[in-house]
Amino acid sequence: MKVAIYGQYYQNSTEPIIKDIFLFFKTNNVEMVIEENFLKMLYEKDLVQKEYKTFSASTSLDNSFEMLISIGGDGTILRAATLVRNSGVPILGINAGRLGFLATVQKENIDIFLQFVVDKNYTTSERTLLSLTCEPKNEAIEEGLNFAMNEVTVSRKDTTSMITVETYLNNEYLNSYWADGLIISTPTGSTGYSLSCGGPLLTPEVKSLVITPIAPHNLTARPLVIPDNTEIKLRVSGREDHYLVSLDSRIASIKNESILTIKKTNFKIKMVEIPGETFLKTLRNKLLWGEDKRN
Ligand SMILES: NC(=O)c1ccc[n+]([C@@H]2O[C@H](COP(=O)([O-])OP(=O)(O)OC[C@H]3O[C@@H](n4cnc5c(N)ncnc54)[C@H](O)[C@@H]3O)[C@@H](O)[C@H]2O)c1
Ligand SMILES: Nc1ncnc2c1ncn2[C@@H]1O[C@H](COP(=O)(O)OP(=O)(O)OP(=O)(O)O)[C@@H](O)[C@H]1O
Repeated sequence: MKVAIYGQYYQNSTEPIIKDIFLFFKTNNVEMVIEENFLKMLYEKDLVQKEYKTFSASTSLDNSFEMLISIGGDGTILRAATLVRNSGVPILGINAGRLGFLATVQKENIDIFLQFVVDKNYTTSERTLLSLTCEPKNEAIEEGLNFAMNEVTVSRKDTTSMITVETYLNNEYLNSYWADGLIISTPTGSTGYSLSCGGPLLTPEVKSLVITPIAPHNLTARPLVIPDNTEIKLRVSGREDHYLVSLDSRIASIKNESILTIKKTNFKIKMVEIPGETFLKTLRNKLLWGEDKRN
């Protein structure tokens, strides 16, 4: 078995996690291929000494990998999705971060979870992604990386003044949102930024998207759930010449009046689901449902 290992940061708290993972996989004859920048950090900290094969953003993974193991928080998983792209390699997140909504494995019981990996005792949950194209073309939106797992967001830039987001669904006019911005969220992203702006929660397999305005000044503008095969077009205007568009954690500056087209990608990202660690359990644990002492 061969697995890819990825992390964005090194902190002292990384040491026990890395030691656990490396020892476990070595004992179980699992080959580890490590993302090149992460391996550099591990060498610098003298955490590993042996030579390892590496991969990078430019050398795409293929289906000879059982999975990619992401060590970090949700931000690291979002970045891992840009390494996995359309390869079909599933992602398992080990939470070395804070919330770890997508990174389901807690660092305290890594061995138990890795045993499920070695035994191939896991399922995968397929996540819908969104693609973004801009007319005229914008160089900051990199070809091959123009997709988001959580959401595509447009928002105001260098101003406190609101933007107007003219929105079309399958070429039919929907609304001109006058707001700080607009979020187009996948089911995965529904527990992220969209949630903070009053959007509904969607379970990962729901075939829908959510359009959630950010602080709209029209008080009747509410989050809208639409089928995930809808093509969404946005045209933004405002006092400044430019506004921001973000794809998960990545951001670009776009000239007003450009046309943004957002639609479902023709590939999905697979997230590893370890037995017992379901989305519903994560909802209860991470959103602290049931903490109210009255029930
Ligand atoms: N006001 C907000 O809630 C807000 C604002 C900006 C971005 N975000 C989210 O942050 C993501 C980018 O992550 P980052 O690490 O670069 O930013 P960050 O460092 O600001 O962290 C954002 C927080 O959102 C959580 N998060 C990310 N994706 C999630 C998901 N699908 N479900 C539940 N929680 C999730 C992370 O655990 C983290 O605690 C964006 O895709 C967006 O969803 C949220
Ligand atoms: N490889 C790692 N080792 C140790 N700590 C890490 C590692 N990666 C991330 N962290 C810790 O987690 C924090 C957040 O990481 P990351 O950006 O991946 O997640 P996030 O988007 O902020 O989400 P979360 O709230 O789930 O942590 C980092 O600032 C750091 O404290």
